[in-house]
Amino acid sequence: MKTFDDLFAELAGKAQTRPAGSGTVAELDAGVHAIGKKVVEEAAEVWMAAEYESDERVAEEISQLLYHLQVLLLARGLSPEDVYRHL
Ligand SMILES: N=c1c2ncn([C@@H]3O[C@H](COP(=O)(O)OP(=O)(O)OP(=O)(O)O)[C@@H](O)[C@H]3O)c2ncn1[C@@H]1O[C@H](COP(=O)(O)O)[C@@H](O)[C@H]1O
Repeated sequence: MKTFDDLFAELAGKAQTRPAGSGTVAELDAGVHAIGKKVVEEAAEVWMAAEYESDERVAEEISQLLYHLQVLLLARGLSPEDVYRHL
């Protein structure tokens, strides 16, 4: 099972090697403004799922929010450690 740190390592690798067809590369190229909009969109989907959908759907939406937050970290040159220091 993939963890938060596993996913971040995978995305950091994609940001460096820029493989064709990577949604992460496309999102990074779109920039912080576009990534921020995805974060807000996914956060709203988490909220709606939590109010009206199954536990499985809530977990799925949270995974998507975490993904977009990781892309935002990469776009800003940050790492999970920069976040963990604040937890
Ligand atoms: N975990 C994710 C992940 N979660 C969410 N997403 C993206 O976020 C979107 C969110 O889904 P929605 O249902 O909200 O999508 P939507 O509104 O229909 O999507 P869009 O039209 O906005 O793309 C998905 O379409 C994906 O583009 C993800 N994209 C990639 N990953 C993982 O990231 C890794 C690298 O992916 P690539 O860079 O694409 O190779 C792989 O392990 C992937 O599994």
